[in-house]
Amino acid sequence: MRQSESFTSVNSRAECNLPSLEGHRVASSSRPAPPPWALIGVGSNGLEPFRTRRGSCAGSSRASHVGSRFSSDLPADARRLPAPRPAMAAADGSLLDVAAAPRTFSRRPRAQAGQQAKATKRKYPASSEAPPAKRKNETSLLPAKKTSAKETQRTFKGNTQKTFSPKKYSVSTNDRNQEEKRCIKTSSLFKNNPEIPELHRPVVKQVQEKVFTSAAFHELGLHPHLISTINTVLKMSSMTRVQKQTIPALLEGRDALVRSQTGSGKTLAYCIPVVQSLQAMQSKIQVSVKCVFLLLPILALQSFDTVQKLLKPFTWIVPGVLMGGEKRKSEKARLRKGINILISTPGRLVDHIKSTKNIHFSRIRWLVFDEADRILDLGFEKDITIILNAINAECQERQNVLLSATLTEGVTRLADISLHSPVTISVLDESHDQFNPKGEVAQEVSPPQTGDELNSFAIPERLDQHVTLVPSKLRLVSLAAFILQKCKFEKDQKMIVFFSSCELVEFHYHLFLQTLLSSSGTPALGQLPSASTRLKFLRLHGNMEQEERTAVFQEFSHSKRGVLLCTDVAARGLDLPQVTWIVQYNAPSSPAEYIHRIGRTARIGCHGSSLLILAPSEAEYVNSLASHKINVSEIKMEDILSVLIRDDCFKGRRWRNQKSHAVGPQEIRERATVLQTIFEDYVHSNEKRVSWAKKALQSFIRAYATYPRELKHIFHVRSLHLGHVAKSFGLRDAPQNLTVSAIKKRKANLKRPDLHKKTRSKHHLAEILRSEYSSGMEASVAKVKKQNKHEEPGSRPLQLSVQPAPCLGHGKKLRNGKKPKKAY
Ligand SMILES: Nc1ncnc2c1ncn2[C@@H]1O[C@H](COP(=O)(O)OP(=O)(O)OP(=O)(O)O)[C@@H](O)[C@H]1O
Repeated sequence: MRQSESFTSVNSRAECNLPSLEGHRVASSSRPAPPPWALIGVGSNGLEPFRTRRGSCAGSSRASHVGSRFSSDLPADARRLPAPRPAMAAADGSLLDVAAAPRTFSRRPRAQAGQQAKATKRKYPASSEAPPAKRKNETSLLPAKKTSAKETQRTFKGNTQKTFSPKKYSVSTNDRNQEEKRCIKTSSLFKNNPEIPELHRPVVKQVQEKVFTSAAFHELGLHPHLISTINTVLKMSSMTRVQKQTIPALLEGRDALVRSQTGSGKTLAYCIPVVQSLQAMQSKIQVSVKCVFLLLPILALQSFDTVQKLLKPFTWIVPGVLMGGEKRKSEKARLRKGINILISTPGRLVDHIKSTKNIHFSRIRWLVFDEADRILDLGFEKDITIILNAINAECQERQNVLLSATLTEGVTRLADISLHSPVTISVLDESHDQFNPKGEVAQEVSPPQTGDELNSFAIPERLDQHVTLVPSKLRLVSLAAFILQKCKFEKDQKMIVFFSSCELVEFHYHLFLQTLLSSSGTPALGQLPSASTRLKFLRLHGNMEQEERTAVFQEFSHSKRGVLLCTDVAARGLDLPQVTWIVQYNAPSSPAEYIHRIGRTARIGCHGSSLLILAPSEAEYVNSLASHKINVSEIKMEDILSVLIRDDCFKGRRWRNQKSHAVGPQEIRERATVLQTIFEDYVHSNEKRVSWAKKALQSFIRAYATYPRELKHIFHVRSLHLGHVAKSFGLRDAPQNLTVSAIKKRKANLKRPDLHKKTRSKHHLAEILRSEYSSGMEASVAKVKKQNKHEEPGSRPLQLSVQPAPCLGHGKKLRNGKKPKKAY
């Protein structure tokens, strides 16, 4: 750990040269002059004063540890603490660290904290004499020691920082302003961070698929109108590999289990044979359902659109979509009129099976599950069981197809009970061709892939994957800098940023909208005057109304640029053209989700890039990815932050008058601090925003607690440094109640080392995910939750127990007497 770091930018809040912030300051100055206790710190370098409410003295803040609170939460009187001793405030050059660092999940003995506080006092007594300009071992003070074990080994490798000498606090009113200027400290972003480890990433050979073949659609013997629609309406001529392998197999009447990389054209691989076979029926088909596509809600409209296009020449075939957001009554009416190709979410279809008389499956010919693994992940097994039973009860013959870019164990079991003598189509790398030189023969496999194959996923060839290691305190500025770099300073960039919860999306969406964007000429409070019109933010998550989601999807689809902030609701299947960057701000909970997220770019042979943002303590995740044959290369955080040099809004006062000078790391850090201060000012501009940020932080921690067991050694709440994480939400301190509840929770967990823990977190995750994909079936979701509540944790079996079809159909039931396994 670097011991003598000190950094001028810690004070650079005051250096922020933004009219908006000046405006803020003017507004503040119209209020009564801040009492002396409200001003902390020292600015021997002549920095402007910065008001802060963190009035408690550094030493006591550290010593009190868990007991320290947001000053805003304190009654007014309580906030009027004695004036902080400048020497203490300057002790480590950082008030943030004072406030934030002690709030880890591990308790710190009071005595020790008290001793250190005293030591601090001894070292820098409140005297009229300025302490030495340089101090040694500044960072060896409390915060680093308080950092969790995991983080203590790591310190941000920074350059030597400048030290601010504390000045004597003046009570003279005349000199107050002058004095305040010298007494201000703002948070330090670059101190007491865990060290960023060297990434020794293993280079693995990624599984690759070639997307296109030279074969044309007309080679398949399709109806000429269908071929011309594909050529002219969809503007496609040659088939992709998955299409070349899947379409003939399905046209032969086979069941199929299809796995091929994201963006390789799986949708058409099943839509084309369905349309071909329906149009070929002798008598024009009647009102009955001929085909059911079971999809995730967000994908239903997209597939409906594709089917509609293919059906242009075959107007008698009627497609219809059932999904949340529409009244059941109108859906029933459409079902009564007749739908031939029914595109539905599992939940919505179950609802109609139970309540709609006019839904019959006696003439069904096809059943397709797209993103089959996700449907199971989301805990829709019961719905799938009901659907399979309802269909099996009525139909004699049909084809079943399961597709995904990531086939998992659960899908193999679903395949086992729903597919009949399936072909397994897995479009892998060249080695596949060596066995199938023509690339035509689909493999007959039962059961499908296991072990290594299920564990490794194909990555689009032209997708560059990156990772960056960023200490928690710097996450927010790093993300913002990356967005600015790509979407403000580069042309026509379209970026998707993944977060782990709806609250996180909402928080960052509003924060960025209010701080990074300036729609009108006059920036509002906290906005950057130079924000470019190139920046455009959208958000998408499961708490939004279906209509709103659709509107956002359409807008982002048609937009040439923009930043979409979203949850995993957008990770699967969405075909958003020309997305250039995928950013994963929160790591996904499984390699499969990683694959689907990054798969929103580099589709159908295009070029794309992805960036995964990890904390230093999460660096091992790179190895976990490598074990699934996923390669990432590192981008240094400093390189991301260096873009701030291109925007003079972030110029520190010290550099303001220097027109041209060599830009060093010091200035980059100062600018990063200016940006962080903009965020903090915005968040702390009123109580509502503070509590909104706290909620987002809470949601982050909740989501963090749901990482599966196999990733817990990398992502564990106990390794989070709450004070530092709070900083990435624009909070100047860690909310105390969070710390306490986390500690309580941990204690409770320690007392209950039973089987329940694992299962509960799994159920919790499934519930979060399910609500993300809610299809407007609140009643049934609530029912599921209620059921789960009454269920003994761990007792929930895999619900895929399918009744036998009376006339055999294609379904199989689980063998009696065999204990059903849990899905995940
Ligand atoms: N033969 C083709 N030629 C050109 N473009 C194609 C072809 N087939 C499909 N596409 C286009 O490729 C894009 C991706 O297709 P699709 O959404 O079906 O991929 P996918 O494999 O289902 O991806 P995911 O696994 O992410 O759901 C779509 O825009 C589609 O129109």
